[in-house]
Amino acid sequence: MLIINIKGLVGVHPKEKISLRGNEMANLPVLENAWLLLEDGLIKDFGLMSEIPSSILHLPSSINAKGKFVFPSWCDSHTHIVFAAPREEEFVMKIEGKTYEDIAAAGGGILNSAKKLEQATEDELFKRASLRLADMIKQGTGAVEIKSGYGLTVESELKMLRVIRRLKEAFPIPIKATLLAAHAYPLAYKENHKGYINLIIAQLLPLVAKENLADYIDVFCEKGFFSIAETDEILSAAAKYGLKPKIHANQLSISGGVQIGVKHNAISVDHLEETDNEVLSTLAHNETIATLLPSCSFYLDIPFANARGLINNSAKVAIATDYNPGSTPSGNMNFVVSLACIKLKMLPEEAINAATLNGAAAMELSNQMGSIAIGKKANLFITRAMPSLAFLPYSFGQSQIETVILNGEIYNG
Ligand SMILES: N=CN[C@@H](CCC(=O)O)C(=O)O
Ligand SMILES: [Zn+2]
Repeated sequence: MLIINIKGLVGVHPKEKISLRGNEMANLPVLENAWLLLEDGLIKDFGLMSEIPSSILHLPSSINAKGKFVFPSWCDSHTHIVFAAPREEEFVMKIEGKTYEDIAAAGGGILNSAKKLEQATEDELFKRASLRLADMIKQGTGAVEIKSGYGLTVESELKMLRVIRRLKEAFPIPIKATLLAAHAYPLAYKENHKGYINLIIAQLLPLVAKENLADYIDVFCEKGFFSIAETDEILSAAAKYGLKPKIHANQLSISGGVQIGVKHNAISVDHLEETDNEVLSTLAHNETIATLLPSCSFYLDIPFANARGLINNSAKVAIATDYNPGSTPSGNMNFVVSLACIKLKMLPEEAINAATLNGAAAMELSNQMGSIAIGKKANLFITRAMPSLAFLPYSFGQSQIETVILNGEIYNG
């Protein structure tokens, strides 16, 4: 497939650039008036229209992208899209003034999702998650991470991870699976935290490893959920099975999750709605990526993460949706990019880099995804005609995506 007359070919980073930190994030190389050649599912070559070789120009099937931009697909590195049912009743409770913590304490929240998930079959969960994932792909997502964490029993956590495995087989995009059994204490272990942690470590982890069901380990390190010591214990046990951490940290309070994540060489520490100077200095010049989830802040009406502080301290920042039934019932990366600009005060270039190359890095996929480079996967999207790059986040809530291309082919869902 050949795409010609591209107004802006976005994210033409040198191939060896596999993540961006601090000031580098404002640099989003765009090739103006370009062509792009895709072959065997990969990016074969690209260049300026003024220099296009005539052998390429005469290829039979080409897309004319006059006035349009071509982006590398969004890389959504934090989602919980395997769930049994939405929780719109909690949406109404929130409008009436209840907080996320109030709802969780009243048996809602994660435990509510776990109850519903226990009753759903693997097939039902697969069908429901497939619909969500197909919607996300139409909105430009071309790689995704998906967590367990609504099982909270050995059987149901395995059921969730098997659903993710089926999604990996069924969808034409890279998918990473994360074990998040430490998402909440199930009712049966409310007074026996040790017992639940032992169940994760002694029973669940060996089974997950045996079936090779997870790529990463996650813990909700938060007041009222998992403490620093408990997080430490789970991450140490998971390391023995080669599972690297991507953890939930500082969503509702300064939890110590960032420091414990960094201690365990986490791929990413996610959320960070609560950030103090210690968090900033911990992540400064660090390899661990700060993954910010602005649509969670928007939906829960909680503080937005300190993206500027992180960028000024030379941290690596990614953005993701956090799509889940409780805190973020949306998988729209275009909205996340807009919110990153509007609420995190990220420049469009920074937000787009955070949603592509750094998002890919937060899934260890940036050698094949997240930028336009020869040999990378041909997962990308073509916009409608747009006056400029900034028009995409500016026109929030509206999709500017016209054509989605996965593995070098047009995706029609
Ligand atoms: N905070 C933990 N997990 C999810 C919310 C889960 C839920 O409310 O169902 C999150 O990332 O926001
Ligand atoms: Zn989450």
